[in-house]
Amino acid sequence: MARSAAIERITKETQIKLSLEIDGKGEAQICTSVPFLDHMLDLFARHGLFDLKVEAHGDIDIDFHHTVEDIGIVLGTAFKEALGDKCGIRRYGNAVVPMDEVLASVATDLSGRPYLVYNVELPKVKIGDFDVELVREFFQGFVNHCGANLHLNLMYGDNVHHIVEACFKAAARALDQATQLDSRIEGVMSTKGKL
Ligand SMILES: O=P(O)(O)OC[C@@H](O)[C@@H](O)c1cnc[nH]1
Repeated sequence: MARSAAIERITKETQIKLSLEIDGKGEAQICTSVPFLDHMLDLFARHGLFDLKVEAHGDIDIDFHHTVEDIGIVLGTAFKEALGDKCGIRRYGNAVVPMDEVLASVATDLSGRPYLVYNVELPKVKIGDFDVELVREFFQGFVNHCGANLHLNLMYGDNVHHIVEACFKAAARALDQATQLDSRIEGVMSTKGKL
């Protein structure tokens, strides 16, 4: 059974079409109208081995906030829909990813309970024309609609581009692990009963 989802979300602020295949090959077609987010989502797909297509338009004449946040919402929605009843998945995943001088750690639990821990202190700067404050908004939108616990910790690092990139790569690898199917597991790994 294909673990995939195709979501279209239209508001007065943003118009987003997204398709996700969890058991993919890391193939991405990303066009968000936010160049740095295109780059991050391309790496997210590649490192998570997800097939991901995103076409998004938004009120970027104001700023990138609504577009970035809403893409996080739609990606979280797609993961939730693609995972369905989550039967047989590993549920937990974690990754520690270096990127040059940076080390970033991400742990996730696809519990159904949304919770973001974001220990990634960043200066209020831009990467290109991308406000790095929007990284938190992206992941907050993601967890709220995926129903995941997601802990992002910057262990150390300096270059803001490297820090954000390491976070996206680590999140992808943690989610790849958590979404893996394991024949040893019957039913959803629950905190009640079996575990
Ligand atoms: O996944 P890789 O790190 O092999 O490639 C991407 C990376 O080289 C590129 O995005 C980058 C290099 N320095 C900042 N960003």
